[in-house]
Amino acid sequence: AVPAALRPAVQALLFQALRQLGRARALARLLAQRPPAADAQALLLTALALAWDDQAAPYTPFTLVSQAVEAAKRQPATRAQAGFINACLRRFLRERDALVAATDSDEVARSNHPAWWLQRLRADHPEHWQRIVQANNTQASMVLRISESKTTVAQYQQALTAIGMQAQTLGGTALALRRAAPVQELPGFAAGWFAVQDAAAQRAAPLLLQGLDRGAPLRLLDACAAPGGKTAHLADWALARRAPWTVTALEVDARRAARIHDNLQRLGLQAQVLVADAAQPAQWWQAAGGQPFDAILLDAPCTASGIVRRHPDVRWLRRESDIAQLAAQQARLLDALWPCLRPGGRLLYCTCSVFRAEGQAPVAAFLARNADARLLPSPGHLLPAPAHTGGSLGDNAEGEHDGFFYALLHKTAP
Ligand SMILES: C[S@@+](CC[C@H](N)C(=O)[O-])C[C@H]1O[C@@H](n2cnc3c(N)ncnc32)[C@H](O)[C@@H]1O
Repeated sequence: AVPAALRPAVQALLFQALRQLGRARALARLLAQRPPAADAQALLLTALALAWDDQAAPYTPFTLVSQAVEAAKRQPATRAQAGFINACLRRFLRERDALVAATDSDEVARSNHPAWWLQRLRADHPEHWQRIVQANNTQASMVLRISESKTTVAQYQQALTAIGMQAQTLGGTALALRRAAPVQELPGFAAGWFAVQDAAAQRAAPLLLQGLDRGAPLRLLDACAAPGGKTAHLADWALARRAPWTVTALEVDARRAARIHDNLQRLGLQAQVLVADAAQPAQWWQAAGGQPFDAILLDAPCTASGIVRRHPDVRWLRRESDIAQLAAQQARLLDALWPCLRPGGRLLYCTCSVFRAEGQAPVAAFLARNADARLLPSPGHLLPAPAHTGGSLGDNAEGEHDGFFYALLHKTAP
């Protein structure tokens, strides 16, 4: 509902507030013993989230407080509580240091992650969990994947330099922009010279396709494809190498599937797109050619716990019970797709999650129940690191990317 011209600014404020919501809730509990109605509470939390740390505040704390009160007065839903919000926030301005100090012992306030999430990160990544939390609260760079079929990373970097933009290579086809920009303002958007894609997501196509026979007419399947970031990468990889491979993309959600077409069209790439449930091959097997695939990418639905830098709402919206439900879907998809792979073929399983329950666990269980499945050398978890630190974390060779999990499975011949 936000007018287009205001969207970037509104989103920036919203994302900053979501990254500080744990702290804001803890402060609000000190200021108001009983929370006000939902809309008023939202304004109170937004003002506290943006104002509590004056080093990071986008406006002076005084401005944020007075604007929150002004906004409360303008909305019928909050008008009656404008005085209450004003009283809470004025007290906050007067006693800020003491109030902030009083919330410092609260781990949820300090980390801005739900308690169950922290517990899981600590158990899953005992050595790295604090860095993951820190990374999750930073703003991720805008990262491009350069279309190898159209240009090279070096040429594209020159094109950026020519318009005064700076970018840093992250390995492979990935370029991180020093400053984010609307895609239309970047060189070659309409001509399909690049796609916006995080560096960890850019690992999928090379992991699946490296070493395949470039002369053979191979059949590739992207089983959970929308919006088509990885489908496009698979097709671009093949085109750039003149490999006569065909790509089929499956997506269960018709609206999301439309975005695959849009992306392929802009990037000048070909793939067959089918709207179907990948876990029910009877629905799509014939339409997809009725022949086993040589390589399958399963980018399974997951909690998205690896991409909270880019989607700061995820941690607050997820419930811990979602994990078991998603893990069941992941197992169902693996089981249904395995028979669609030819013996000797490979399947790359991935999720944008840092939880082991959506990575190592489903893969280990799958290997245990399928004697013809073997794990090839795989990255496992790529863990997110804070941007621009140049630091590396475990197997996080490139330093700046989302959290992902990759396991490459080989199907042995009978
Ligand atoms: C993680 S996203 C895929 C992102 C995509 N691979 C990319 O790189 O742009 C998972 C997608 O799987 C779809 N999906 C979920 N369950 C599915 C199923 N049973 N069959 C096909 N698609 C499914 C979701 O609608 C969602 O679009």
